[in-house]
Amino acid sequence: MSGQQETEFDALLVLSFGGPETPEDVRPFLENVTRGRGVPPERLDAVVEHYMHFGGRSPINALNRDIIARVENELRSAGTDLPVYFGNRNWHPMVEDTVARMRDDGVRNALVFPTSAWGGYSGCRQYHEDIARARAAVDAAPAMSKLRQYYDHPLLIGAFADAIHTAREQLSPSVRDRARLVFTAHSVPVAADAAAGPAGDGGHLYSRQVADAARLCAETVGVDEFDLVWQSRSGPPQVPWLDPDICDHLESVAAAGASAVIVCPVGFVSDHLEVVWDLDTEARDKAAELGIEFARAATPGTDPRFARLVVELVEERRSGTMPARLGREPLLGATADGRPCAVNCCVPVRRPDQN
Ligand SMILES: CC1=C(CCC(=O)O)c2cc3nc(cc4[nH]c(cc5[nH]c(cc1n2)c(C)c5CCC(=O)O)c(CCC(=O)O)c4C)C(CCC(=O)O)=C3C
Ligand SMILES: [Fe+2]
Repeated sequence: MSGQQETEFDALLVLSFGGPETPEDVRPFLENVTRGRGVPPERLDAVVEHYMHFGGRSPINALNRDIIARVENELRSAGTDLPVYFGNRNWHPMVEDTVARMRDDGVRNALVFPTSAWGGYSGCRQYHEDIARARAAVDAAPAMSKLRQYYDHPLLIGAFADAIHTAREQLSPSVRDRARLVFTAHSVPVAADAAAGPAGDGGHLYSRQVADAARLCAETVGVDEFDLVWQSRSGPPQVPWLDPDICDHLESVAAAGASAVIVCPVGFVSDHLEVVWDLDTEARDKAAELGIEFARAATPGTDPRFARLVVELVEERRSGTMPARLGREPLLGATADGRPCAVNCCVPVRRPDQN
């Protein structure tokens, strides 16, 4: 063991999903996202339109750049001078290009912060694959150690809980106390969720972590009854994905007599397109149509606690201290050079429409 060497990190890479920045970027971006993933063309056409509603520009890259600026400040005030880099899976700056630049700058041993808090294929293993692909594409690439999953970090849960309080204040006083609290996260194929986590651990690591995070947020705000729903499903209709969908659920909530909902996007770090379209546009319109008040809790990315969380994860990794956490599900995701967490962990399932 070269324990000493392993803890000497010389850079931090913020690794994210990426999003288009101009209308011309939208199609090629979506082709990158969906290559070989069996997303039907009709769904792609619909998603193109969602991006076009926002001028062909996703907010995600600008939001990630803001997060990076705050992380740099936090690192400076913590007395650490790690340079911070930005790379994406699906759009520029592409992680391959960033890793080449890191190598040119003399980086030898980087930490990687993924903008997903979760286990599962899309939320964890695919980021390992990004790291492995980028390293394979770059001669003499630096070593790269990914930070762990952080779905139940006290700073993350605290930011969501405060956001729920703030959202509640936006509702009319007459409905505020009876508003239904609804948590939402990105749906994934049921088969992918069943395969999430190390073999022998029962699977469903992603949906278990999401449920645990929702429980922790509800407990923190003192709410006993809440719902957990899913959003932004794609894929062909015959393939089952986690449900209920948020819009279908709003119908059930209205039918049960609720007059207001607080929607907390617990599955998302920032206000990217899934949040500003699927929640602030579609779900909000649905609620209006059903005659129920709708308030959406903010995502944690812009909360100062989020940058502190990143720096705490870095410090935790460097010093080898116990993870700061509130929940009860396994925390994985911390591996070197894009290796999976365990053999067959979150192995991608072959979709029936693929060959
Ligand atoms: C679990 C999960 C997260 C959370 C974890 C994390 O944050 O990583 C997430 C985040 C995001 N997903 C995003 C965008 C998209 N996801 C798609 C498609 C898919 N997502 C999936 C899962 C997830 N996705 C899955 C199983 C698919 C099916 C295809 C496949 O198996 O890969 C598609 C294709 C079109 C569509 O069908 O929607 C798009 C455009 C953006 C950027 C938005 C912006 O531009 O602001 C972000 C942050
Ligand atoms: Fe997605």
